[in-house]
Formats: sequence, structure tokens, C-alpha cells
Amino acid sequence: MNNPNEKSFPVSWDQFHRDSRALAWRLAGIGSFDAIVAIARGGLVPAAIVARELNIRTVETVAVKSYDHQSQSGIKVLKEISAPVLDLARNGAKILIVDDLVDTGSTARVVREMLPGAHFATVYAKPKGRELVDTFITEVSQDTWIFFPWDLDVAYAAPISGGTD
Ligand SMILES: O=P(O)(O)OC[C@H]1O[C@H](OP(=O)(O)OP(=O)(O)O)[C@H](O)[C@@H]1O
Ligand code: HPA
Ligand SMILES: [Mg+2]
Repeated sequence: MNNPNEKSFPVSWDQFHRDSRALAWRLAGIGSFDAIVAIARGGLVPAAIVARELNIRTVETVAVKSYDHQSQSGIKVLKEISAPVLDLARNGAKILIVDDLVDTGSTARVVREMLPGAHFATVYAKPKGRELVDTFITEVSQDTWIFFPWDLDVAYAAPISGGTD
């Protein structure tokens, strides 16, 4: 569904840390949260940064797989939200769901159904999924693939002119 992606948006660790901190600043202005549910795996890193900044100690995971490399496959929930955290939500606790990005919105839709009253936050958003997110930092176009720092390595880059250096 996202292939081929015409543009690429590589994100360094430094940039990702800054953007995740910016997300935490924005969330701090919205209210307080009792627990975070990170959507593993991509949501684990921003969730750790947001948890540190907002001093949230209860951090739960839900594992959802929707992509094989850049191709969207069927959505699979590999680990559900634990009963104690679902109970917290039922008893009125404020839950913050964190993911790295929303693309088509399939993952967000599935996790929102699990926690209907929760606040959904991502660092990046693409237009198709944007409406499913309450708070995000940076929007990129739908035909852009975001490369996260944990998927990258330092490598030679050919000169823009196309020649050799
Ligand atoms: O809005 P969508 O079209 O659902 O795409 C967004 C989801 O896709 C990626 O996860 P992925 O399924 O690749 O698993 P991962 O987090 O383990 O890398 C990303 O981390 C989001 O969770
Ligand atoms: O643009 C993306 N980058 C990384 N993972 C993704 N999963 C869905 N879209 C993306
Ligand atoms: Mg993910």
C-alpha cells in the first residue's frame, strides 16, 4: 500500500529525541496521564522518552504488526494490553497511547478500539491516518517513507552531482 514510496525522510537519533521531547512538551500542556500504553515495537522508544519527561512510571505495551519492510500485510495483534491496565482505564485513569507514527491509520484504529477513552499520540503522521491521532509533531506526505534511526546505519552517500568524489 505504501510501496513504492517516492520520497524518504531519514531521522537521526538526535532528531528523534528532539521530536519525542517536543511531543512530551505538547502533551504536558494538555493534561496529566496515569499510564502509557506503547505500541510495540515502534512506539517503545518515544514512549520511553515521553515517560521520562512526564514522570509516568506505569508503562504497558500492546504489540501490533502491520508491515513487512515497506509493504502493508494483514494486521496482527501479537500481545494484548494486560488486564490491570484495562482495569485502570475502566476505572477512569487517563491513558496515553504512544506510537512512532500513524500511516494509513490501521494500527491506530485497532488500538483505539481497545482503549476508547485514551489519548493517542505519535511523533509523525501521514494524511490518511492523521484524523485518528489526538497529538502529533510532524506531518509528512503519504508517499514519504520515514526511516527511523534504529533501522539505519552510517553508509557512503553518492554526491548529488552523480559523479564520484
Ligand atoms: O498507520 P499504519 O498504516 O498502521 O502504520 C503505522 C504502524 O506501522 C509501523 O509498525 P509495524 O507494523 O511496522 O511494526 P513495528 O512497530 O514492530 O515496526 C509503525 O510503527 C506503526 O505502528
Ligand atoms: O513511513 C514509515 N516508516 C517506518 N515504518 C512505517 N510503518 C508504516 N509507515 C512507515
Ligand atoms: Mg508499529
